Amino acid sequence: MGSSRPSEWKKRAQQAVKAMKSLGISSKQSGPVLKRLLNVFDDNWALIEDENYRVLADAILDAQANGNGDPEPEEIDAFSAEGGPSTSLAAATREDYLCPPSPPPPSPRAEQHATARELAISPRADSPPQARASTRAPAKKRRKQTIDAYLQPVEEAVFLREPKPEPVDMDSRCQDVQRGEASNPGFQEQSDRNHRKISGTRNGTVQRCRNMEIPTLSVEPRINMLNNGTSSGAGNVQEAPGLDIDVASSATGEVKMSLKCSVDPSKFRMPALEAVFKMVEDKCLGSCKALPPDFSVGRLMTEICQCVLQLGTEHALEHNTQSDIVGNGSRSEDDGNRKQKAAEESLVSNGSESGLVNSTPAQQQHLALSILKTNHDVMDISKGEEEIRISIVNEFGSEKFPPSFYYIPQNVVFQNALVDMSLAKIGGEDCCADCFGNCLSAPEPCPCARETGGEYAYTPEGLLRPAFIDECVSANLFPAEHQKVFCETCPLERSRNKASPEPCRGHLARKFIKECWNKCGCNMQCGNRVVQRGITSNLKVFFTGEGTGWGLRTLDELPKGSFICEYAGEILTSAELHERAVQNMQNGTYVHPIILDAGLSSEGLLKDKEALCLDGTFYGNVGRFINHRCALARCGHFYDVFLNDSIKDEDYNISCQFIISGWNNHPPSFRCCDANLAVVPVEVETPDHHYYHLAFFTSKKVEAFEELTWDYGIDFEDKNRHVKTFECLCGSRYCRGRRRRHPRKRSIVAAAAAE
Ligand SMILES: C[S@@+](CC[C@H](N)C(=O)[O-])C[C@H]1O[C@@H](n2cnc3c(N)ncnc32)[C@H](O)[C@@H]1O
Repeated sequence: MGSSRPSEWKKRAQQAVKAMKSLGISSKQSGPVLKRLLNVFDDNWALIEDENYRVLADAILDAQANGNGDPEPEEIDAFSAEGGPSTSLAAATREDYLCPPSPPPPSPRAEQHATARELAISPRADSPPQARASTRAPAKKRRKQTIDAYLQPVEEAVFLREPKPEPVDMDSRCQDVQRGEASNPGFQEQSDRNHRKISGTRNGTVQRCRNMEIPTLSVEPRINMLNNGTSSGAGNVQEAPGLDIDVASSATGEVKMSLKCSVDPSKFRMPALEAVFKMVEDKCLGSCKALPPDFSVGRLMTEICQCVLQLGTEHALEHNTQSDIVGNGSRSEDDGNRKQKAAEESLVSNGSESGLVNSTPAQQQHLALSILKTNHDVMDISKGEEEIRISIVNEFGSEKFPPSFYYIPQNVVFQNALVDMSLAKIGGEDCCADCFGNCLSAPEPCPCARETGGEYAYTPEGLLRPAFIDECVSANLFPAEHQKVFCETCPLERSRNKASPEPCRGHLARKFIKECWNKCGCNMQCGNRVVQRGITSNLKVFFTGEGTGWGLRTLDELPKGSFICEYAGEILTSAELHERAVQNMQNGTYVHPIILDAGLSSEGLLKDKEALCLDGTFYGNVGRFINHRCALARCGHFYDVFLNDSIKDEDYNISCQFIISGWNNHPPSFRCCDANLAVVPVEVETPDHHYYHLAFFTSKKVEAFEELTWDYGIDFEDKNRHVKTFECLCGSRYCRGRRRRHPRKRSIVAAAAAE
C-alpha cells in the first residue's frame, strides 16, 4: 500500500512529521500516531493538517499520557515501509479526535502538563469491548476538556525574550495578562487551583503557585533557565514556561523558595547569582523609572523571603495561640509566643482568682472573649469593616500582635445604656428635610449649622475649621478658662460612691459638631457629613517600641482639621464603667474609657444609668490605638518640664509666657501643642447631647508616618483618681506624667519663677 501511495501523500506525511519535530516530538513518536489518525480519518489529510496539525499533536500527547507513546517497532517499520496507516488501531473513531476550533498547537512545555491528564483515547486492543465503549462514550467531552487544559499553559506561559530597546510599558503588559484572564474562562479557575495547591510535608509545607502577574517579554532562543535535569528535551527553542514558584518550609525552620524552568541540560551551566541579578536588573527593571536608584533584585528577593518569614511566622502564632486555648496543638519556643501565652495565662489565672469569679456574667464573657479572640488580620485589622484597609506592622519583632479585641466601626451598647435614636425625636429644627445634594453649596446654611452658630464646622475641602479645632484643644488644655456646668448630684460621682457621692467636679460646656443625617434631604456626599462617612486616610497600627505599646500612624501628610477616625467602643453607663474599671484594676489592666459628659450640663439631673461612657477595650476601632501625648504642662506642673536638660531657653520662655497668660492670649504659632489630634464631640443621630460620637481631627499639620496622639487629659498627680493610670512615656517636652528626676533643680527653678 505504501509504495502505491502517491508522492503527494508521502510529502504530506513528511511535513506532518517535520511539524511535530519542530515541537520537539520525534518521528518515532509522531509516525505511529499519524498512521492511526489517517486510518481513523480515512486518509483525510485536511482534518489532520487543520490548525497546524493540532489534532496530531494532541493525539501524540494523549498517546503518551496513556502509555502508548512508545511505538511498537513494527508500527514504525510499517509506517516507514508502507508510508501508510495501519488498520490495527481502528477502534478509535473520528469523533474521538475531533474537537472544536481552538488556537494553534501548544509549545513543547505542554508535554509536562499532558502527563497529568487521565485521558485514554486509544484503548488497547486487549481491552474488553464494553470497556472500550465506555471509554469512548464520554471521549468527546473529555477531549474538549483535555484540549482546553492542554492549551491553557500556552496562555499562561511566560516567554522570556531579549528586551526590546524601547522602555517597557508595565501597564499595558498587565492589561494583556488581564485580557488573557478574561478571555479564557478556565484561566481563573486554573490559576486559583494553582494558588490553592498546598500540600503538607512532615512538619513543613510546600506551596506551589504560578505567578500570573509576570508580564510577557519578547524572546531570543538562547536564554537559559535553571535546569532540574528532568526536561524531556524541548529542542533548542528555550521558551521559559510559566513561572512555577515553590515555597517550602521544613521541620528545621528553613523556608526555601524556588523558581522552576525547564531547559536542555546539555546547553546549560549554572551562572553566578550576582550575574543573574544584574542581568534581570538591566533587562527588566532598569527601564522602569519608578524604581529607586538603589533597587536590586537581590534585595527584592530578600524582601520576598522576609515577607514569607514574617507572614509565615505570624500565621503560625495565630494558629498556635488558638490551638493552645482549645487545648490542642503544641506551642513553639518563639519568644513572642511565650510572652503572649504568659499574658494570657496571667489573665486566666487573675480571672479565676479575682476577676472572673467576682465579675458579672457579662464581664466574664468579655474577659473570656478577650482571651480567645486573637485572630487579627495583619493586612486589615478592621477585617473589611472600614472602607480602607488598616494594616498592622511590627518593626521590632517583639510583641507579635496587639491585644485582643473585636473590631467595630461604630459604637455598640454593652448592656444597660439607653441611647434614644428614634427618628421621632428629631424635630424639624434638627434636620434639613428641604435640602438637596450638598448643603455646603446651598446659598444659605441649613438648620444643621445652627449648632455651630450658623456656620458649618467643615470647610468645602472637608476639613474642620481651624478656629473650631483651636477652641477644642484649648478647652482640653485650659479647662479653667472655659465654662463649666456643675450637676446637683453628679451621676459620675454617684456611680463611684452611691451612699455619699462627692460634689460634682464640673463638666465643660463643649463645642459640638452637628452633622446632617437620615432625616435630612441632602446626600451622603454632603459636606456636612464627614464623620459618618468613616475613615478615609491611610493609617497603620504599629508597635511603637517606646514603651507605649501599639500606636496609630498616618501614612499620608495631613493638613490641620483632617478627620482621622472616631473613638468607637461599647457604650456603657457610668455605673457599668465603674464596675469594669474596678475589675480591670484587680486584673492589673488599665483601659482608657471616655466619659460622654459634654452633654451633662444640658441634661439636668440624670439617673446613674443615663450617664454614658465609651470603652474600646473589648470592642473598638483603630481609635483605641491612639496613644496619649502630653500636649502642654498645666500650671503647677510646668516647672518640672523644664528641668530636663534638653529643653532650650526659648522653649522655656515661650512656655512660661504661654502658661501664665493662657492659650488665647497668644497667636496660633505660639500655641505649641505636642499632641497632634483633638477629640471633638459630634452629634449625628440624636439631637440632644446625651449620646454623641467622639471624633479625632488633626490639630495641626501632620507629616506622613508621624504617630497620631491626643492628650487624654489625665491629671497624673491626682492621688484620688479612681482608675489606675500609666507612667507617661510620651517623650514630649511638656510631659506631665514622667517620673521626676532632678528634685534639687526643681526647687531652684520654682524659686526663680516665684521671683
Ligand atoms: C487607648 S490605649 C492606646 C493603645 C495601646 N498603646 C495599646 O497597645 O493597645 C491606652 C494605653 O496605652 C498605653 N499608653 C498610651 N499612651 C501612653 C504614654 N504616653 N505613656 C505610656 N503608656 C501609654 C497605656 O498602657 C494606656 O493604658
